[in-house]
Amino acid sequence: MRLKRSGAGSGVGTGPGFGSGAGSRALALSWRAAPLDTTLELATTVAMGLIPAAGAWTGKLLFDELARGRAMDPGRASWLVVIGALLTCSQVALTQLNGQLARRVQRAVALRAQDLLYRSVNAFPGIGYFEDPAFQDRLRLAEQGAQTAPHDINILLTETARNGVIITGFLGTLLAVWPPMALVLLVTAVPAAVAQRALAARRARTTEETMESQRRRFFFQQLLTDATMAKEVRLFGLGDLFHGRLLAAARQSADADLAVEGHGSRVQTALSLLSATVAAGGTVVVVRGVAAGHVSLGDLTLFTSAVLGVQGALATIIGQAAQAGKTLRLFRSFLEVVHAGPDLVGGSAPVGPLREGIVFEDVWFRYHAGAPWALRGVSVTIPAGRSVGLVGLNGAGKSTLVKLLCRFYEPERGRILWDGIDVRELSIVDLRRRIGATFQDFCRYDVTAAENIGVGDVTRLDDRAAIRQAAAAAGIDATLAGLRDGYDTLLSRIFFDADRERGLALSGGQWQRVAVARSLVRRDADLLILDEPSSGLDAEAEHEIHRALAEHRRGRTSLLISHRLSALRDADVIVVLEQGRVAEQGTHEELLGTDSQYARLFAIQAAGYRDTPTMAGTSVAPAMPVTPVGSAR
Ligand SMILES: Nc1ncnc2c1ncn2[C@@H]1O[C@H](COP(=O)(O)OP(=O)(O)OP(=O)(O)O)[C@@H](O)[C@H]1O
Repeated sequence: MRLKRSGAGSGVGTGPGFGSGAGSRALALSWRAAPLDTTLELATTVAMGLIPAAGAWTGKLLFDELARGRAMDPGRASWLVVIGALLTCSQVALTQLNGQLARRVQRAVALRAQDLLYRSVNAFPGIGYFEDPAFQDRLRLAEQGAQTAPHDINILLTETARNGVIITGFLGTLLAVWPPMALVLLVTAVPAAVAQRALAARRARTTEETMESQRRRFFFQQLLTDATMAKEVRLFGLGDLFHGRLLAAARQSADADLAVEGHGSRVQTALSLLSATVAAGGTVVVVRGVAAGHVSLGDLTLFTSAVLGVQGALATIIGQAAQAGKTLRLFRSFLEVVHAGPDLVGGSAPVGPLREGIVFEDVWFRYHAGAPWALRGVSVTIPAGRSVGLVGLNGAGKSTLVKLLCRFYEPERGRILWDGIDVRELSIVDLRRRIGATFQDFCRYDVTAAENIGVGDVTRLDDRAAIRQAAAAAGIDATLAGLRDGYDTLLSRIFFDADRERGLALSGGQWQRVAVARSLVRRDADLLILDEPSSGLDAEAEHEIHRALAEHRRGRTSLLISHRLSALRDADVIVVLEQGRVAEQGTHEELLGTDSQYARLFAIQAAGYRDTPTMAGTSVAPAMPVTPVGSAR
């Protein structure tokens, strides 16, 4: 999936897009982040630019005074020395002040850029962008570009101003001593500018090209250090394998960096040689003038200072322009992400309480163009106030259907109707407020037990009674209340709590109950979705949670996915998905009474329970009472 274009000028990649306006946007970002500090930084930089020329003139006057021998005025010479010292002190003070201002501007810009970037990322309604490797690369580049480009453009401007002042000051000197030198210096700046620009573009390309290997390196780094991965990595002896892959990824980007920097040093060496040759040539001419007696020693020192000053100033401007060009290229990624626009379009109509039901009407969906269809013309009704069970083999499309219902993706064809209104017309935020859900791959947050449940409805984050009620319905209240600090216990293996105590860890099944409680804390949700809510629970707990959930779901609209078919038998209607299509639907009894896929699966599970021998040679009782194949309850 590619970033969508959001109107003129927001193209992705190399098109006209943000190319021309990126610099001004970077500057605007800096200006808005810290207007006063940005102005002061510019002012101090310009002031710093005046000092070298003033220092050189003071030096020239001092030399000329000293060259007068016995006719020298000691008072004047002393004053020139004092002025020179004062200029040096001012330069030091201004440099410090300027550095501090630059740091303040950079910090403000970085914060503002992060704010804009993550505000935009957070505003994407769907999840498609996050599953796109190209988007992930662009996001990392955007982070880099946003942090560095405004600062680099600022520096380019201030350095151009400062060095412009230096060049202007020294060009006058050169014109006075040997005019052709001014032209020679300006002409030799052209190849330097071209070479630096090409080098910067090459550096930017390398950064873009190595982004994937850097993400890969980060991924293996995570695998090697993450607490949840440590078990498998150790048991399967994956450490060396992942370590090797980490090194390969690190080597790949390091090699690319090294190659571009090697090229960079060759270019810099050639440019330095060119500068040195030009400076030496000019100085020879002026030395001859000193020998011939029409140039003073003071003029010679002034000339050499001016040549070095102009060359240094030009090199700084060119180098900074190239650096800014590089980071501006990355900054375009920032602009692309910030202006990407929503990955799916939501409407503005408010969402009322569910009165009739939800209808999937011939819905087709695939994860991206070229991927196989995950849903192929699904038509299903979830009547209001009723419970629907969703069954199917792995990969049948059950979770995909749930994700479309939550508006994480857009169907490619067909419609989903909420009380007869196409969900595309409805406000996505409103719609989601009406849904409580436990996903198969639910989150485990490194926060307190209470917050782990409260985040299901942030308006109830501090409502301990509501949180405990949800926990009780999910059968986890007593466990959480009994923790070291009760509901205030930090559930984490990687953070300390406020008392510098290590957080506590829950078991897999306990985490699952917490996740269920999180969906139940939205007491007023119109639709409750439970995708495999009991897969990690022991038999007793599973029975208990399904009983509690059945109670909670009574009279509410719910969609329950489970591979344990016994958990679905109470559903008002059971829908069987097969390879993205609705293969069967009906009540538990209706489906068992036919030669259905459901009846076949149910028979397999029931037989599994009946035939499992125990240590004592008896049979294991099913976790839920199961109905024999073909019989009605
Ligand atoms: N994020 C994704 N990107 C690409 N393809 C996906 C993604 N998620 C699922 N799929 C594919 O879509 C199809 C349906 O997957 P889905 O997760 O909906 O199945 P399911 O019925 O929920 O399976 P299970 O019982 O294993 O949970 C599968 O072929 C799967 O490979």
